[in-house]
Amino acid sequence: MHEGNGAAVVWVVDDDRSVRFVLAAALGDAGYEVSGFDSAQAALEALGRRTAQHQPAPDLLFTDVRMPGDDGLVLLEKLKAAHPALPVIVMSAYTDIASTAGAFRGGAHEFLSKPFDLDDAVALAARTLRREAAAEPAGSAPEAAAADALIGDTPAMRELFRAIGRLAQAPLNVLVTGETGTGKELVARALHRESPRARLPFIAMNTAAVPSELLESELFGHEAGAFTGAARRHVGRFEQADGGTLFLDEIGDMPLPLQTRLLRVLAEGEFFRVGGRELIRVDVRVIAATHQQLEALVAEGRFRADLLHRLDVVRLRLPPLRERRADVPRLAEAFLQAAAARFQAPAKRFDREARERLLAHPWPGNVRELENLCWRLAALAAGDTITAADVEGALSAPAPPGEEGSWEDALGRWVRERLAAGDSDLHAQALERFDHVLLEAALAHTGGRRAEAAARLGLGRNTVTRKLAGRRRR
Ligand SMILES: Nc1ncnc2c1ncn2[C@@H]1O[C@H](COP(=O)(O)OP(=O)(O)OP(=O)(O)O)[C@@H](O)[C@H]1O
Repeated sequence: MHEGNGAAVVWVVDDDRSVRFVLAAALGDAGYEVSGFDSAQAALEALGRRTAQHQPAPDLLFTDVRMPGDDGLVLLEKLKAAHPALPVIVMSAYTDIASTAGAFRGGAHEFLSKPFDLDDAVALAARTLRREAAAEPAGSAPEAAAADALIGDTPAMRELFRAIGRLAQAPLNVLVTGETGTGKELVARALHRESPRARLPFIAMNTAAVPSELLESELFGHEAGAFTGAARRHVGRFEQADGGTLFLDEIGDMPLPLQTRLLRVLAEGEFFRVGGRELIRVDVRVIAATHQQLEALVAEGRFRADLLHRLDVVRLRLPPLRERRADVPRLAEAFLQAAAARFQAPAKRFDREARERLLAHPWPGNVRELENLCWRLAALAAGDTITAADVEGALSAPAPPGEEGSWEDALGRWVRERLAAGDSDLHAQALERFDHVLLEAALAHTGGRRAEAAARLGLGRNTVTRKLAGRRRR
């Protein structure tokens, strides 16, 4: 495989000359035989020439994603078609989950987020070549991606995004752990969205939110007349999720008898609805989440060890926000922008002291607490700039972690704020916002289907259309 002097052949494809140069130089210093190309076409032509001369393909190829002409992912696709064994490392400054998952889906060996540390890149090349030589399956490596719905740029989050990009492709059960409000559901959704199951349903169920006597029928469905109150047949979450992903939140709260049943269904892929005789077969990827220490629950006899093993094929741990404070300003800005878009108003900004105050807070409710705080500030803070005093005020009337307090309380606070600010048409403003919240929530629930949203709100379809149109005019 290796060139005459025995060195492995590594190609670097990047339209950015300086990246090509420094990476090639570092790889050359490490003893590899390196060639650089400024486009996918140039690399493919060179590869064609090598093939014509009966020379083997390179041992490893680094490629950038965004380049004039064919981009790196097209190059990856062409290389994988012609040389499936050639390991390709995709490099990009665009480190969102869609890009990393796209790269892994295309068969990339690894994703390297730019800017990268040259030593890391060389170490990655060495690891990859060793692994190829030993013909081992690919394992884990350095840096990766951010963004999409999931915001974060700290090393812990980049590591997480890389894992999501890779795991989305694998048909494995995943256990997501982390404190409340750290983004476990968002991670489950990202895993689904980037998986081959993306076009099929993502069904979420919070075990702690369903009364325990109803959990079994919620999960597995029931036939009409299966128990008192079961007037009609009910299709359970497992069936709803067939072909897709079932997200079981707060799995630690599942009662033991149901754990036994869940374990059997996971092992066999089939079950009966409650009171049913028809054997139902499903193909479901289960992603479970918990804020509890499941091992401790196992030790206490409250969680089945065998179920834990089945769910915990791969574990993703979400760090609490206080362990990645550097993400706080980024998240806060994003939430203010989301709020502004929702309120159709210009986005407010934090001044420096306000940002410092945010950084100093321990965030027991994690990202959810920060998100709620930002929405409160977007709605309540008087000026366009949010000051440390605004933050202090909002923090000192905190919602308990994971809860917002009652909406009447929030409305009361809002009214007092607006009165203090001198507003005089509060009733109209409040009604408009009230409608807005109802409509947004209902449309979100029905995936944007207006007729269904109207029906669920008990409104006429025309009323909903009128309210939406009125909202857009403003
Ligand atoms: N990295 C992130 N980027 C953007 N938003 C985030 C991030 N993490 C969490 N959020 C937001 O914070 C809120 C809480 O996230 P999520 O519901 O996924 O948390 P969770 O860990 O599942 O919470 P719980 O354990 O209480 O169910 C959501 O509104 C989510 O959109």
